[in-house]
Amino acid sequence: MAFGFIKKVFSFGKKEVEETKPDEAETEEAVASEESDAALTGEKPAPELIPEPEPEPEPEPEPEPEPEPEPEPEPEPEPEPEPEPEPEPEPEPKAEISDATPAPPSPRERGEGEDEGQRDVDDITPAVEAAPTPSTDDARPSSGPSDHLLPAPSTGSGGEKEAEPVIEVAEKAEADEAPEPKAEEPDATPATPSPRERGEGEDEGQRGIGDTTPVADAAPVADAAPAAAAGKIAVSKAVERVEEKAPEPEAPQPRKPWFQRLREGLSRSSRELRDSIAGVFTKRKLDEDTLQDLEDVLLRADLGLETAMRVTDALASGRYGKDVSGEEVQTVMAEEIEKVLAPVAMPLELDLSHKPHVILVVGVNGTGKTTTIGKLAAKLTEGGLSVTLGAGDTFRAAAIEQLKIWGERTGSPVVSSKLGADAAGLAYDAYEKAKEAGSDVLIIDTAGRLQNKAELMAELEKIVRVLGKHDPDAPHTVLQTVDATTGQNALNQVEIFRNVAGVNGLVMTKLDGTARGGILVSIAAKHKLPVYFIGVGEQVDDLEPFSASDFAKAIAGVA
Ligand SMILES: Nc1nc2c(ncn2[C@@H]2O[C@H](COP(=O)(O)OP(=O)(O)OP(=O)(O)O)[C@@H](O)[C@H]2O)c(=O)[nH]1
Repeated sequence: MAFGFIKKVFSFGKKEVEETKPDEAETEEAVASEESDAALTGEKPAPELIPEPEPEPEPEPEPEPEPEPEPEPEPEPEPEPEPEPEPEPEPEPKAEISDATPAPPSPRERGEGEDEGQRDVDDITPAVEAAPTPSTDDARPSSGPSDHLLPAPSTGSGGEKEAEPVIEVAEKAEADEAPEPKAEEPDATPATPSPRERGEGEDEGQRGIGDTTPVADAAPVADAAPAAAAGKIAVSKAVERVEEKAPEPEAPQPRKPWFQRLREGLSRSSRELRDSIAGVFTKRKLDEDTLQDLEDVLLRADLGLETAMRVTDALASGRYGKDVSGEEVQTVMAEEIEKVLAPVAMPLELDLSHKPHVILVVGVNGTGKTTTIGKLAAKLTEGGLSVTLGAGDTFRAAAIEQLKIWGERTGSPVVSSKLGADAAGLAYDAYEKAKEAGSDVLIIDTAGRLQNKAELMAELEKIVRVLGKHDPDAPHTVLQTVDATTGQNALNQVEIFRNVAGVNGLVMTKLDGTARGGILVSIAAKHKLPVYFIGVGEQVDDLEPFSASDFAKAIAGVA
């Protein structure tokens, strides 16, 4: 694979989320409630109250009476009633507050804040549909493009452009709530200081143990009890904490070389072939019967008629009438398979004069589209390309979530929409966002509901049409994932998606553990479509460029 392109490296960072003004709203609300209290208490015209405070100075004369009843301390209680005037002055502040009548908007403001919060969340999800970047941008001031974009996992890298759309739902929710507590924190001291309290509590607990141990042997037991709850203690001469052994970290398994993994993945396919071939050629000369038997074996292995005949012809041309070993047949088979595969084993080329280069990924549900997109995004981003992902499989919530996870893992923004939203609208929006973000590549996931072919066809056609509005050549690559375990059915799937979506490249998935790896040879021979990658596992690095030679040797069981 050659990713020798000029590219931009994006630093994905978090963006501040627009917030309402909860502080004012709440203080005003408080004011409003006090007002209503005042109303209930009764009207007290400010002027009347103002003079009343004058008696306040009375407390000064208070001391006077004290000296009079010098002998009797009793008079002290008398002055107590004096505080009565104190409550009266209270209305003063009320009057002041009432001046600040702007209180009424408080409830409204709150309402607005909540609405905005909800709008944000809704925007993220519905996003696309009609106009590409509708309300989202309006809702946010200097947000710019990437409202629906996922933040790079490696946050904090500084860049502000990449927002946190997908996660944003959660993050925004947090962000919206965050300011409120901040405003309340000072008043609601009990809420925020909780961590401190905890700290104090812990200290106390420790102090308790420390204090008790020296005092008596019995006492500590009770005090130590809470500590025991937190961990194990041993009671011998003294009470001692038992250090719990941390579970031994799993020894990192060294990753096997790719060819070894490929061979192991295809071992079921190759073993069955080898055993069957050995059964055909044990103590038999190469004649018509053995050639026919061999052909049957190769067909059962899903290699296809064309390849089967190539192998039998190649064997017959030099060895007819002679003894032939199973190993010889395997070698000839590997050579012929490689010849069939070589023309389709091509690297995926991206034309970065299109920015973004759009890769539309299609295929039947469960064939590994989303996983392949994640693996591919990892490859591209590792190669220094910036990638945007479009969650076009709007029919499965899990597919959207899965793509978001891959987005986080690869630091690729993910454009998503509500479940059931128009996939073409999502594709349109995703292109726009990728463009705004300056992404080199946009990879769009799709639903593969083959059970409703007409609907699927309409949807894929619409996606292609809509992308063409942005760039007449988009999508530039239409990649189909083909599940190797489906055997012969895979041939039909390629036929359908090729016609419906204009597939121009394949990724063969799940070649690990299947006995039907030969189907790749059949597909190559029949459709002659480039096979860019093969998948031999669910891990991020289980996607490799397709090598005709490696695959042929692995499936033929030749070293
Ligand atoms: N063993 C193995 N499993 C794979 C491979 N590729 C994908 N899978 C698994 O296949 C399952 C389906 O993969 P997805 O990526 O969800 O397939 P999809 O086509 O996106 O499916 P939908 O979202 O239903 O359309 C998941 O459990 C993947 O982990 C592979 O190469 N080998």
